[in-house]
Amino acid sequence: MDVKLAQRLQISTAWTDSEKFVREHPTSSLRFAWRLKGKQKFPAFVSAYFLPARNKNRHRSVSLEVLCSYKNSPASVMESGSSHASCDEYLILKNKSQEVEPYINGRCIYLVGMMGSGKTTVGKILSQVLGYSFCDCDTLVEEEVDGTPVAEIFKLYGEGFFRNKETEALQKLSMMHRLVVSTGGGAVVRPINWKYMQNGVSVWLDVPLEALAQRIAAVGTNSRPLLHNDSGNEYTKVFRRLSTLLEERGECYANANVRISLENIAMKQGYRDVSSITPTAIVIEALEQIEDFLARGGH
Ligand SMILES: Nc1ncnc2c1ncn2[C@@H]1O[C@H](COP(=O)(O)OP(=O)(O)OP(=O)(O)O)[C@@H](O)[C@H]1O
Ligand SMILES: O=C(O)C1=C[C@@H](O)[C@@H](O)[C@H](O)C1
Repeated sequence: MDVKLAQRLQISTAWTDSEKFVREHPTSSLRFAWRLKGKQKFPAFVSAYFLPARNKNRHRSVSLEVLCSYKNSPASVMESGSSHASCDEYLILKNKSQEVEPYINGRCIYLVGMMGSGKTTVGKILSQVLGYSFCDCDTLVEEEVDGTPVAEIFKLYGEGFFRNKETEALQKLSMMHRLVVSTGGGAVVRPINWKYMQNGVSVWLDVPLEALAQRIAAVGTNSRPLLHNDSGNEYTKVFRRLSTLLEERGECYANANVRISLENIAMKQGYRDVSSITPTAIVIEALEQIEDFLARGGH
């Protein structure tokens, strides 16, 4: 199912009505349809079926079907499929972002956290929902060095050179608005970088080491130069290296305006470990905490 289409549906008011319907009639299914207007070159009707059952993650399934008709020709199915994304989560996400927007007021959001903490994954969703642009600081540095990958920059010019470029990139970003920035995992160690981030809201994604090591071991360490040169199996060597880095940096991450602890989210949601937490749930928590921080007078 086309995700963009699904997202467009989720922000429609018809969706909200259907939520009410599902609450009031939990065992029945609902079908509704409406006409897409605006940029579409031909009339298209979208129907959505709510399937009453929820899966084990409490996600309600939705079947979507796009019917397209041109002038008097019979309608034909253009696209159909079912989405198991949680409509509850998407609704909360959309509502939360609208609630937070006046507080954020165009400020940039800087995601900080260890390698593999989800800054890119979470950052992309957060930027979409706020109508912001997404920027990856590592990518910006790579572009500055003629498209050289970070691991190669470390090898050719050393970590000091990379850190200088990273600081320059953050300085440039500090003059911008409406950006969600995924910072490099080590950006927090230089106090000057915090100065560049201070006009925005900094958000620490605090993920337990075991989960970080699992995620990184699953994709390999090629692009992460600070995890090279150790022996042992992939998980063990990543875990060992990450724990040293975290010991060195723990206090630096704690400078962030907001801390999103995956362990706390797991506890709230009744999960035994953090692996069941979806990126959307992390974004919701981040929006809540950003609102709290700004409402308390932060900045
Ligand atoms: N909530 C999550 N649950 C499970 N896996 C996740 C979650 N968030 C991210 N991941 C996975 O973890 C890996 C690292 O995520 P991501 O690239 O977003 O992290 P990052 O903080 O940007 O990492 P880096 O700083 O090293 O680039 C990816 O493979 C991603 O799919
Ligand atoms: O944790 C770190 O120090 C790093 C994380 C990556 O995002 C890159 O910025 C680089 O590999 C260094």
